[in-house]
Formats: sequence, C-alpha cells, structure tokens
Amino acid sequence: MNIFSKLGWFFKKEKKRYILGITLLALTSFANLVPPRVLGLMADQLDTGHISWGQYVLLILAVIASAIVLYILRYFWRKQIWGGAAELERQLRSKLFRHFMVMDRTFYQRHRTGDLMAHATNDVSAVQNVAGDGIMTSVDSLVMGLSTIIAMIIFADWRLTLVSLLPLPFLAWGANKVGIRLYDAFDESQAAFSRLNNKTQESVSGIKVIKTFGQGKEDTKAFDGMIDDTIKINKKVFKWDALFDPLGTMIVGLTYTITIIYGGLLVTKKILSIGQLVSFIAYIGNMVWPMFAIGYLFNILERGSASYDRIQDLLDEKPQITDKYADENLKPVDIQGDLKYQIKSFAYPDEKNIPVLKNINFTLKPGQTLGLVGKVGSGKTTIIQLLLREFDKYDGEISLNGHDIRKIPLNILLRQISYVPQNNYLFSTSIQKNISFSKTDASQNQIIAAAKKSDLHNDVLQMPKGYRTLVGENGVSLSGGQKQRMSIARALLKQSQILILDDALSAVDAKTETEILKSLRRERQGKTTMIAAHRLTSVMNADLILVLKNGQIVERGTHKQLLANNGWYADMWRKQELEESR
Ligand SMILES: Nc1ncnc2c1ncn2[C@@H]1O[C@H](COP(=O)(O)OP(=O)(O)OP(=O)(O)O)[C@@H](O)[C@H]1O
Repeated sequence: MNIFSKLGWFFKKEKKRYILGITLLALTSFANLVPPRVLGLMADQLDTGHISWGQYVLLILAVIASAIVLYILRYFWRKQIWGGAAELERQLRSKLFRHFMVMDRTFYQRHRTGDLMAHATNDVSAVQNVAGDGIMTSVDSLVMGLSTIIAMIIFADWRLTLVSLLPLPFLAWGANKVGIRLYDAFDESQAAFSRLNNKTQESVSGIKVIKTFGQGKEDTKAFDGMIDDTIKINKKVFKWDALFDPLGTMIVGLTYTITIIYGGLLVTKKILSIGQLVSFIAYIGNMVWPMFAIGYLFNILERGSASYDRIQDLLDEKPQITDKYADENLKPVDIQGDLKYQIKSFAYPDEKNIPVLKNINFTLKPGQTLGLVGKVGSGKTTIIQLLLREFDKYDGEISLNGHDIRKIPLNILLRQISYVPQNNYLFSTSIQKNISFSKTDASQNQIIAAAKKSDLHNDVLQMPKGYRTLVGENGVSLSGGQKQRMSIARALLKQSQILILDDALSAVDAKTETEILKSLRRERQGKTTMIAAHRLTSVMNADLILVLKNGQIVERGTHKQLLANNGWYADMWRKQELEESR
C-alpha cells in the first residue's frame, strides 16, 4: 500500500479524475448486488408458487436494466482510471527522458544503456499498472467485498454471514506474508531484467565484432547463462504467487461448504428461506473476485513499489555539471574573445590520484587555430572535454574573453561551440536531417554549402535519394570517411565561435583532407578552431601546435618552429612524409 503514498503527488494532481473514476467504480460494485437479489426473489416466488407472469417479467427487466447500467458504468470508470494510468506513464517517461538529457558523462559511465532502457520501459509499466489495475482492483475488491457482506447480512442472515466468512482472516494473513517476499523478489527480478537488457543491447551493437571474431557461439552461451539466471530469479516471484493462489481457492471452497451445511440447517429450521440461501450462494460468487484480488493486488503493488524505487533512485541522481555558479547576466557577445587555458592539473573522477593533465597553458585569439598532437593517450581529447564542460573539477581555469567557463551558463557556452568527436554519431534519419541537426532552421542551400565545405556534396549526389537518403542506425550505410565528413558538415553549418575537430579527418584520404582544411581556413576567419590529430598535415597550418606527452606540453610553436626544434614533432613529420611518399 506504501506505493499509493509514494504516488501521492500524482493522485493529488489527478484528483478529479480519480474521484470520478472511483465513484463510478463503487457504483458498479453496488449495481452488481442487484442480480443475486433478484435471483433470490424469483426462487422464493417459485418455492411458494405465488408468481404471476407480470412479476416475473418485471424481475427479468430488473436484471436486464442492471446489466445495461453496469455496462455504462464500467465504460466510464475504465475511461477515467485507465486514462489516469496512461497519464502517469506519460509523466514518468517524460521525467526520465528529461533527466537523461541533463545528466552528464559520469552518470552514463555508471549506468549502461540497457539498464536505462529497462527503467524507461519495464519499470514505468509496472508503476503505471498501480495507477490503473492497482486502483481498480483495490477499490473494486474493497467496495464489492464490503457491500456483498452487508447485502448478505440484510438480505440473508447475519449468523450465516459470520460463519461463512470465518476462513477469510487466513487469506489476509497469507497475503501479508507473501507481500513482503514479493517486494524483494520483484526488486531482484527487475535488476536481472536490466542486466539482460544490457547484454542484448551490447551484443546487438557489437554484432559485427562478435561475428568477425567468431564469438557468436560463446556470446550466445553467455546470453543463455544470463537468461537462466533471470528465470531463476523470476521463479521466486512465481513461487510466492503460486503459494498464494491455491490458498484463495481453498478458502472459497471452504466458504461454499460452510454455507451449504450451515445455510441448509437454517433453511430446515425455517430461519432462512430457499430464496435467501440462493441469494447468499450467489453473493459468495461475488466474493470470489475480492478474495483473489488480494493476491493480485499485492502482486501489482509490490511490483510497482520496487519499480518506483528503482526509477526514483535514478531520478535522485544529480548532474555534476550545472549552472550553479553561472553568471546569468552573461550574453553570447560577452564571451567572444580570447580562449585561455591555465590548467595546473586535472584527474578523472574515478582515478583521482592519477593526473591526466598537468600545466596546460596557452591562449588562442579569435581567428587562430590550435593543433593538438601527441601519442595515443597523451591527453588531447581530455583538453577538449574540459572546454565542453564534461568535467568541472580541475585545478586552474579555462576562460573565454576573461570569463571562467564554469561561470558561463551552459547553454550559452555550448551554443558557441561546434564539436566533431572522435566517434561521431549519426541519427537514423536522412542525410539532410543529420546535417541540419546543429541548425534545424537551415535552408537547403545552407545544408548543401556545408556539405560542399566538408567535401561531401559529390558523394551525396551519387546516392539514390540525394540529401533525402536515409543513413541507417548510426550511419551503417555510409563509409567511415562519409560519416566523418557528414559530422564536419553538421559542425560547420552551425557557424560557431569555436570549432573543435577531434581526430575528425582520420578516415579521409590526404587529398580530401587538404580540400577540407582549405575550406576551413576560408570559413573560420575571425573564429577559433581546435584540431586534435595524429596526421600532422591536419595541423601544419595551425597558429599554435602543442605536442603532448603524458598530459604535459613537451613542445610548442608553429609547424616551422617545431621542425626547427628537431624533437618528437620533427621526427614524426619525417616519418609520416616518408610513408606518404611510398
Ligand atoms: N573517462 C576516463 N576515465 C579515466 N581515465 C580516462 C578517461 N578518459 C581517458 N582517460 C585516460 O586519460 C588519458 C588521456 O586520454 P585522452 O583520451 O585525452 O588521450 P588522447 O591523446 O586523446 O588519445 P587518442 O589519441 O588515443 O585519442 C589516457 O591515459 C586515458 O586512459
């Protein structure tokens, strides 16, 4: 029942709908009392032989009328209560989605996609069930149970009622015992479902790797193992359910037996008429559902409660990157100016003792280009991630036009940056929509211009539907180079103050790279550009090139200066030149 108070905020919001729905539901339960009573009256009249055709027709009409009233009432309460459940589903899904949108990197490092999907689907459905089936079952069983007991007392006999309901407390005791176990079993079962979801998601996403390495059988075996575990956990739920259901059947049977024996006795003693006994037995039929409903209800409520707690735990997680220290008066123009890095040290949150960046100091004026080079794992991407505010905790400062980026409202800062990540991401829609993702109101000409600048236009013209060609999930139908150039086109369309290319030209050939860099130089006049790359030709025209090693700047200068320096850069340049000429 605890889940009803947990969902108090929702029921308060939807007060009118639920008051109306519950009232109609209660009226339905009352209307259900009419047919058994009519049946009893008919039996009595048949028994005494005092029945006229007129009365008989009247009683039949009463049964038909109550059936029509029941139909109408059922339609309207369902509309109200199921409508409420759908509304709860909408609100929970939307809450979760909004939460996913504001959460940062560390959240996604902690939770895997399959787990988040399980929260957004299975758990939401379980909670939604509380607001629909849960409400319906509790109101219906309570009102029907109580009103039937009252009808039994009024229309039959209070002694018979009391005696026949003697087995009921056993049912309540059983329900209580099972309910406690069910919560734990459901909690475990939902967690197991999350793990299974993770596995499915990872295997489907990594199907190419699994197949190429011939790991299909092993992966299927691992998956089967997980299914077995999940089934084992689910069996606990079934076990508790299975223990409860026969208890209900036993108690209903016991109630019938007691009624026949004791009711028969009362009839022979003329305390009860045949008609009253017939009504009473029909009323017990009305009691079957409320008795079974207890088990069903516990199932819904405990499942909903376990799922609600899982959702709430997720929603309670706060994003680390916020506008807590932001100066809300800052406008986009205020941050147009020098980009200045003064980082003493930075370590990733889960490895706080290992500094990944040390003493990173440089300034870029608007219109300048920075090149970041160095071995794999030297810290190039980390430098970029700090500007994108993926992490806020570091010793030092990054500023734009003198403003610490942690004090610039996130939406203003990020609007000034276009980013082409190492692992570019495309949405499963058309080329046109993928490019205009950065500027949804872009005209067709602007989209084409951006595609031309990233040397993609001619490729698109070769495709069956041109810019309307669908690219499949994460661009499966495109080559690596096409995906990269599409991501660059998307970034260029935004025309932002800062453009970041993180190893974004690695999948294009040297000629295409030269073309793209040429249009970048034209396009980016007066704006800042950062290029992280392994191929040094990508950065050779940069105003400042930083060579990184173990998170520190070991060489800095222009291409010319670095060649003269004769260090790692000059060495690498010669090697790459040699490779190109082969
Ligand atoms: N999320 C993270 N948590 C902990 N350590 C990380 C994380 N991301 C990167 N690292 C570590 O930080 C170091 C710098 O990584 P970074 O990605 O910045 O290097 P990089 O120069 O961009 O490499 P590459 O050229 O391969 O892209 C590496 O040692 C890496 O293992």
